[in-house]
Amino acid sequence: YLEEENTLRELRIFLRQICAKLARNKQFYMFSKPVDVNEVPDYLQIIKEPMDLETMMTKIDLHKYTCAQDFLNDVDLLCKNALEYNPDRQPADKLIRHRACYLRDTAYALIKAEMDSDFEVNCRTIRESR
Ligand SMILES: CC(=O)c1csc(NC(=O)C2C[NH2+]C2)n1
Repeated sequence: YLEEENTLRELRIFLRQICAKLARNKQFYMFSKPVDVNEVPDYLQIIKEPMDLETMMTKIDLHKYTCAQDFLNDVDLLCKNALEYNPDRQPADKLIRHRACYLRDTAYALIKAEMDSDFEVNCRTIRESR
């Protein structure tokens, strides 16, 4: 349907705004791009499914998200990865864990505040129908 394509286009525009806002926040800079294996050589041995804000922006453009929850699932993955890779009580780990939880909570709050709930219901209906 053309109406469905209009809805998904509106979803992509909305998600780009959310993703850009998160990527602009200096506190989330370590989550803004894929981890550089030259800088963090053991990262890919520990984290099997990396995720970052630049990758999520690319996934929006590739029409990988058909509802806001799909996008939030990647936010959850990004956060879980950070908690798993930084488990220690040392300050550096605690700071990254705190920032990851703050990013996740901010993403959920932004979407809840700025998205019509029936718009998301409409997107889920389209997702189920495909
Ligand atoms: C993206 C992410 O979770 C990440 C990037 S570097 C890092 N952690 C460290 O560099 C050390 C602090 N204890 C390990 N975590």
